[in-house]
Amino acid sequence: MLELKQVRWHRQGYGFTLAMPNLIFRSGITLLAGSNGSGKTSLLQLLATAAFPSEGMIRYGDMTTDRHLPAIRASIGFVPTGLELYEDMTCEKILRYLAELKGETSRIEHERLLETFHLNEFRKRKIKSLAHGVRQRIALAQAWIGSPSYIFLDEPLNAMDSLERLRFIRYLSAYARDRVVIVSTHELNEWDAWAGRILWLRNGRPGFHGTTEEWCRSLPLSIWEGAVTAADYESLPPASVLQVRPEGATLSVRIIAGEQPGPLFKRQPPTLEDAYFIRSRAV
Ligand SMILES: Nc1ncnc2c1ncn2[C@@H]1O[C@H](COP(=O)(O)OP(=O)(O)OP(=O)(O)O)[C@@H](O)[C@H]1O
Repeated sequence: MLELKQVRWHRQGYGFTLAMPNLIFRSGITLLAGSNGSGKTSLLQLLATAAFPSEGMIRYGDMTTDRHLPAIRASIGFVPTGLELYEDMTCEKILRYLAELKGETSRIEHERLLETFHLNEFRKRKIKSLAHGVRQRIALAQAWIGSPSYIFLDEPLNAMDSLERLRFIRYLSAYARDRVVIVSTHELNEWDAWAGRILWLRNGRPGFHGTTEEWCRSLPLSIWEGAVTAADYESLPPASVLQVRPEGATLSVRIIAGEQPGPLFKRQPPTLEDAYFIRSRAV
């Protein structure tokens, strides 16, 4: 269990304050959602102990940073965005080196990571010769050294192809059964089947924290789908349209509206992203 108690972090120079009331994260995947600059990366930095709050405290099970920092750090796996890897090392060497830095001296650890993250075929390749998606998998693999209890990932699927994204999400979902995993993402729907909870940040404060089911419930507006002519489409408020695709002579549209926009429109269950648009009133 991970617990935040009245955490505040004033970021000097940018006039930004992250302000978290009491929050508890249990095992499973929690998605961290929010617009650019809402504080997702700032929160992950605090959780990963890369920075410390100005006020309040974070508790990792029975441990707190003032008394147990090395043990807490040993139990954390963190993947920030834009993690730089030593370009001249091979894939195998960097994982062995980082494993040794973390006190994992057995050869088994990095072999396990190469296997788990499908990196075996790249083991002798230098980092600088690898595609961005493969480098990202190495960045992910290093976070799993020592099988940490707390995993914090900042937009982890960046640059990965569709197959690897799905493989990784499945792996993460199984791993999160008895570990706390927090993932920042702008692609909520991709995680729908796998994440249990969402924390939505607005201007450095939680706008919502609860299950994915609760996130999609009690929304002030609804999602509607229906077919319209090209002329009718022009009359729809552009900001309410989420999707449009040709369907024979008409256009099939998915829109946000308070009331049924026309007799041919049917109400649809909102996806995680629909709920995000509705809640943030970005439309
Ligand atoms: N190095 C820094 N020093 C001081 N303040 C910073 C720094 N980096 C970011 N900030 C401030 O913190 C705010 C929150 O940024 P943060 O990167 O945490 O948001 P985010 O939700 O992760 O955004 P994005 O979706 O664009 O990654 C920014 O608007 C900025 O004002």
